[in-house]
Order: sequence, then C-alpha cells, then structure tokens
Amino acid sequence: MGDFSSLGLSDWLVKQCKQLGINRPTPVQENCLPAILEGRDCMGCAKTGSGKTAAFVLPVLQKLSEDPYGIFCLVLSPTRELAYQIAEQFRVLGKPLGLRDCIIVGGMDMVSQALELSNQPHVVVATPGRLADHIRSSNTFSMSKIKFLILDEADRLLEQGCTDFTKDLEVILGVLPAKRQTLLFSATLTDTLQELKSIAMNKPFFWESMSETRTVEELDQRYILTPEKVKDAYLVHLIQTFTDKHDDWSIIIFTNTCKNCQILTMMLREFNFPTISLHSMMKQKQRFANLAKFKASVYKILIATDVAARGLDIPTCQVVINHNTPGLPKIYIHRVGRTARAGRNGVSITLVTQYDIHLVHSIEEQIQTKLKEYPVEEKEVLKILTHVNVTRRECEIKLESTDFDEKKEINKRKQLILEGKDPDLEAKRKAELEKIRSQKKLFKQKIQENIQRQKQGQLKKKLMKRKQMKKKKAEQALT
Ligand SMILES: Nc1ncnc2c1ncn2[C@@H]1O[C@H](COP(=O)(O)OP(=O)(O)OP(=O)(O)O)[C@@H](O)[C@H]1O
Repeated sequence: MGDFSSLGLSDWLVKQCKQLGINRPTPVQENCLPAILEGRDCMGCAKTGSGKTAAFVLPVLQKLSEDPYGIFCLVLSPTRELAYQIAEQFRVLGKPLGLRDCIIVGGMDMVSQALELSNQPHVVVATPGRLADHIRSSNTFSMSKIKFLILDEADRLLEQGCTDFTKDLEVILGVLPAKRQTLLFSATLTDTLQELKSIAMNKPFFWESMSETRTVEELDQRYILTPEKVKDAYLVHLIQTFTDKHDDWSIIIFTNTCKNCQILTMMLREFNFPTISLHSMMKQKQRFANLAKFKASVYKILIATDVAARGLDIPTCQVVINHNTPGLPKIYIHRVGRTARAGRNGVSITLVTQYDIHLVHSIEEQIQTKLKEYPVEEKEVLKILTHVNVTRRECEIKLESTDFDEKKEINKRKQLILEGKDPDLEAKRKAELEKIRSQKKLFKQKIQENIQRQKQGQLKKKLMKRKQMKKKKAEQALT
C-alpha cells in the first residue's frame, strides 16, 4: 500500500490528513483517488467504515485548490445528520484553503440557507428535498458551473423507499451542467448499478472492494432467538451486562418505528440507563443535539430508527443491537456498520423472533456470514421479565396520554401538503383503496372456503364409496 503523496495528493493535503491521524490510504482511497484526480467519474463500493468520505473529499479539495470558485461541488446525502458529518470532513480537511461550505437540509431555517447559497460557497452539502425546494423557489444562486456532483449513500438516494428522492433528484440534475464529474459511493452499490450508471454517464471508473463477505471481519455478529414478549427483557439484560462490564462503551439500538423508539427510550430511562433517541418525528434541533450528546458520550445509549443507519461515524460505538430484525439485508449491513469502523472491533446483536428466521437466512446469504448465537443466562432474563413488561406498558400508557400519535398525523398531513397533495382527498383515496382491498380479500376468502368445502365434499363422497365397496366385498365374502 502506497502513501497519499504517491497517489498524487498535494503536500498540504497529506499534512492535513496526518493531523487527523489519516496516514495511509485505505483500499477505497488508494483506488478511487487517482481516478478522480484524473478527471473520471467514479463509483466506489466499499464496506462500512472504510473511509469512503475521504476518498471523495480529498480529490475535490485538491481540484478546488487549483481553481477555487463557488459553487464548485455539490454533495447529496439521504439524511440531515450525515450531511453535517460530510460538511465537517470538508471543513476540517479543507481548513488551509479557507473553505466555505453550506449545509442545506430540511428542518432548518430556509431564509438563512438561501442567503448562504447566494454567497457562493465552495461546497454545498444537502439533502435532496430541501435543495430541490430552494431550486424551485429561488433564483439567487446558480449550480450551472459545478465541477463535482457527489452522491453519498448513492443507492439509497436512488431507491424508491419510504422517502422517495427521485423527483427531487430530477429537479436538481436539471440545473447541473452535463460536463461535470459525478462520484457515487456506498457500501451497497451493486443492487442499483444500472440506475447509477445513468447518472455517472462519463464511462465511470468502478471500484468494489474484493471480499467474500459484505461486513467487516472485526465485527462479531450475533443473534438471540426470543419470543416477542421477552424481547425487551433481553434488551434490558444485555444493556445491564454491557454497562456492568465496560465503562466506556456506547451502544446504538435500532428499532423499526418512531413510536417504538420513544417507548424504548422512556423504558430504559426508567431503568436508569443514560438513553437518548433519534428519529424523524423529533424537531431537527433536538435531533442534532441528541446525536452530539451521544457522540460526546454524555449519553451512552442511542435508540434510533433507520434514520441513523447509514453513514454516521461514531468511533466510540462498540455495540449495535437490532431490536427488530431488519427486513432487508442492505439495511442490516448499514445498521451493524455503525460499529467496528476503521479497523476497530465491535459487536452486533440481532433480536430474532420465530417469525423473523427467514429474514436472518436472507441476511446471512447476502453477507456470506453465519450469525452466531449470543449466549445469555435465560434465568436472569426471566427474573426481570415481569418488571420489564410492566414498565413498558406504563411507558406506552404515558406516551398515549401525550399527543404523539396526533403529532404523527399532523406530520403526515404536512408532508402531503408539501408534496402538493390534498391530505383529505388522500385520506379518502386511501380509505377507498382499503375498502377495495378488504372486499377483494373477503372475495378471495369466500372462494377459498368454497374450494375447501368442495374438496371436503369430494373427500366425503370418496370415503363413503370406499365404505360401501368394503361393505359389499364383506357381504360377497359371506355369501
Ligand atoms: N486512511 C485512513 N486511515 C485511518 N482512518 C481513516 C482513514 N480514512 C478515513 N478514516 C477514518 O475512518 C472512519 C470511517 O470513515 P468513513 O466515515 O468515511 O467511512 P465510510 O466508508 O463512509 O462508512 P459508511 O459506509 O458507514 O458511510 C472515520 O472516522 C475516518 O476519519
């Protein structure tokens, strides 16, 4: 493995890297950096925590230092927290340049963002939705001269999941110059390769880390098979044992919904665990504040939805617990990738119910690794089971008495309005769809029942016939 200078990086950047403890390039940096410096489009697929961010930040900074102007580079990120983290890397590594960056994400003041954009920052780091809003509503900035477009977590930006970025991406791509360098990075690029290739049109240099497994070797991947009702008791027991044994460990717990995130946070606090949460129903300022407190180890436990699954770099995080088994292997890979980063060790524990076993199998198939069972003293778990379940129920009741569900409904309506839809019409449409769906279901059920009845009738007839035959034979034998 060479050093950064031999890859063509300028001395000032090599020095800057050293100050951050980045001395030798990781494979993704070693391979992608020269191609980007040569002016090629690039698609880099490397495991979580392998230094993909610096693989695009460093060459952009080098090119910027040769011809500084704004807006030089646009980076898109699927989440707001990740956008801040990327901007920070640019700021730290680009300090000697006097780099001016600007972060454009939802949940923050739009007017001050518009002002910052009009000041022509060198680098804009944005989430697609908010940037598209600015493009639609303002003509005080131009992106027609950008040299670099970067899609971090590129596969997420292009997939049509619950947050669909494709329309916003169309708006953004519409104002960018065709002549630019496009860089796409993720730990899970391969599923969306075709869509990505249409964005990086300029015969992209494609690099993927060669490895049989898709998760890092330093990660000890475990599971616990548990009935749904005992899950929380296992969780409390696990946290208790980790905190008893290790003062300095931080834990991220992933769960499937904002409500569950909130309930688990309340519940773990009842057990005096220093817990904080991160999910999309929180105010943005609170989200940033909570993440900062977790990063600074003020709180040792972060309970999050998948909004924290990708990209976040928290070196102190030693353990990831999946309170629910992720439905997609890709999500699993990103979630457990929040630990065991940059060569450090880490543990992931997935709580698996009997209904999730098939999900574990498809995860294992994708990552080419078998999860090992995590040994637990079941006696200890059973001892706290009732206490934990009663506490959870109390927390649920407490949450129900707040306006959490109401807020969720209001947020949904706000989102629909922002998408240019009428919330009442949407609700009507949804109800009608639901009605049609349940009618179809009922119809299907009736058909099934009819088939079943017919089958049973036929079976009965057959049995009767057989009985009669037997009887006949017996009578014949007697005569
Ligand atoms: N060459 C290097 N040597 C040592 N540490 C490095 C090097 N490059 C990056 N790092 C550090 O490794 C950590 C992980 O890097 P980064 O966040 O870029 O990972 P990533 O590949 O983008 O992961 P993910 O897929 O989860 O987003 C960071 O703390 C970063 O500072």
